[in-house]
Amino acid sequence: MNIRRTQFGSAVADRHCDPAITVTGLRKSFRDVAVLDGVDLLVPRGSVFALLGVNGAGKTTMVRILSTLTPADAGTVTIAGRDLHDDAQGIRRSISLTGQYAAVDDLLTAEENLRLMARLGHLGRAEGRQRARELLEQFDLVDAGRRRAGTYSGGMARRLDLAMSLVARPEVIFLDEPTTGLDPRSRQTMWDVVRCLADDGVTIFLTTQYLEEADQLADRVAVLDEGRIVAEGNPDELKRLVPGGHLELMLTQRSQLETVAASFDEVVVDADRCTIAIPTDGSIGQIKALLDRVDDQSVTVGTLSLHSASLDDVFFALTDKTPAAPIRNEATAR
Ligand SMILES: Nc1ncnc2c1ncn2[C@@H]1O[C@H](COP(=O)(O)OP(=O)(O)OP(=O)(O)O)[C@@H](O)[C@H]1O
Repeated sequence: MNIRRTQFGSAVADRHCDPAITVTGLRKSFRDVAVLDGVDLLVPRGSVFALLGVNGAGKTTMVRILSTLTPADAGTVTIAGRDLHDDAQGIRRSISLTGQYAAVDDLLTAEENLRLMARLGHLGRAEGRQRARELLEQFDLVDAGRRRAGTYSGGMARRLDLAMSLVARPEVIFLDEPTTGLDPRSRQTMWDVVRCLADDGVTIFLTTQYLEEADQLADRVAVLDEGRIVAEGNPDELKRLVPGGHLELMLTQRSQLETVAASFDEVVVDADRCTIAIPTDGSIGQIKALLDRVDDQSVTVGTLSLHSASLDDVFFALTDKTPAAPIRNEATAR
């Protein structure tokens, strides 16, 4: 599907926002394959930013560059006010990185893991102990705090991993696929943790395969495809990019369905439910015009609801992997 690729009110263009991360013209190739081909991004301080892309799109490469682990070929990066080229050490002190595979020492307890991180972060003994206590509580690991991490479930290990990365109170947290492999309950718990961190003003840059995750957590979402950001915006803005949004009217009289259907080119009628779905881009002007046209038919509408396309629809459309589900159902459309 060919859709408009765009940035909505892009933070890149917003000179007034207070950025935690700015990326300009970032390039990275492995041998002759360009994985990042001129990426521009701006992540406002205290926001949650989600980077989406198919397997191999370059998300981890991006995170590794921003977290100073992999050198870029070209471009500029500023994180927490520090330039990546000039002050990688300063950036390392301001960030944390949590990946798909928990970097927890299985032979140590949660408390010991946390205190080890405190020592590595040059916290004093008393401060380290205090910070470990706080984090065990915040991450719901108090009961398991004195058990070896090797006995933990995947969700607990991931929480401990994130807790460990927070010992030094980073300004910016990179989460590379933080919930991959977790069951739905553990995923929810992790989402709650991320929300709490964002509420505390931490900037979170996450990559994810789960579009629902981006929808739930992110203030802004960017889609990386073939080395470039092909769309960026808040989840609702992105959903308006693709078909799938529709206005559903439930009429009080089945006999009036045909009257409404006749006044639109493309609708889906569900006679059993006495509903009619009319495609819309979700804009106020278009919805108003649609409702005016329905009103002209002098039919009685019981309820109406607005349905957006999902981020899945957006992702499939932008990355050309699978066509977005069409609204038109040949069996029921007129
Ligand atoms: N060190 C490396 N040497 C050569 N190629 C690499 C290296 N690191 C990454 N790549 C390649 O760069 C591309 C992007 O990889 P990357 O891991 O960044 O993608 P991703 O979007 O994180 O994928 P996934 O969702 O599967 O984790 C892939 O084709 C990968 O094989």
